[in-house]
Amino acid sequence: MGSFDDVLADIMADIDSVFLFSPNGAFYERFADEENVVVVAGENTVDAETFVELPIEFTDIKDRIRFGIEGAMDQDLVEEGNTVACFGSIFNGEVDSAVRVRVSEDLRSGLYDLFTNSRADPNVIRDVFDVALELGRKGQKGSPVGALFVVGDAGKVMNKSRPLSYNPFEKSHVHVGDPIVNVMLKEFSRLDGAFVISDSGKIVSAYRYLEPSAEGIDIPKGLGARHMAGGAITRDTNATAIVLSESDGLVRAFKGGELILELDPEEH
Ligand SMILES: Nc1ncnc2c1ncn2[C@@H]1O[C@H](COP(=O)(O)OP(=O)(O)OP(=O)(O)O)[C@@H](O)[C@H]1O
Ligand SMILES: [Mn+2]
Repeated sequence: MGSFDDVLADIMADIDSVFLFSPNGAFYERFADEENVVVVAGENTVDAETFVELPIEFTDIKDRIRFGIEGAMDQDLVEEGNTVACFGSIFNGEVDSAVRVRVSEDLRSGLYDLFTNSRADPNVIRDVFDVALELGRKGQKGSPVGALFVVGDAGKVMNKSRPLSYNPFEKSHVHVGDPIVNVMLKEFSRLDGAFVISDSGKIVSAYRYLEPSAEGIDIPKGLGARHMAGGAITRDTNATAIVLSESDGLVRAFKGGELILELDPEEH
């Protein structure tokens, strides 16, 4: 087994920091006395001193690692040129993988930014993701549906859009995350247009037809007007767009006119 040990030793050679992804208490204890240990998880259940909060469990392991590293860069826990070893679970919860990553600005994909530096509250972004993912999993009465949520900077978004129908949220003061609202959002998603949501999560409008200037916006092949409008509105405003595709079933997020994240609802 000597050569396997060598490979593992290579992965761990000259490491500046160790990142533990969603460690349980026992696993964390094994590293608790080491320096430069960063815990990346949904909640800091192990009371780690240095902690990066994961807003959602990214299915793609690369996204999870990128988010953790971007978050650690943001907190000045690591810097360009550092080498980190990441421990986590790809399969069923037990630590089963070690990944060696070099910290570089190229890792910055905007994923961390999407949650933490959005105009909207990070919890609002997460709640909207949850609604979109659930809608993607279940569809509407068994058939796939699409939906477009524009989150944050609502005043400006309203100025760059017009109503397609009466706004059922006109006089209401409801917020994403309330269970009843999730039911309403799912019900109204069968109809055309976009939902506009404020920085604090208030549903400002349904049925908005977005009219951003879409020049120079790149969207994945096979997608059309919904994604184009969703991408483009985030360049014209400081909003984040979360789009469920009726045609391929994926949930995508756009910010600053760029596609930042793609999630498969079946894996969440
Ligand atoms: N500018 C817009 N603003 C708001 N909603 C829009 C806009 N353009 C299209 N939509 C909505 O998107 C729906 C689907 O349009 P289209 O098929 O062109 O989009 P798409 O990007 O291919 O999305 P999907 O993958 O869900 O089909 C339309 O029926 C409409 O409800
Ligand atoms: Mn389409």
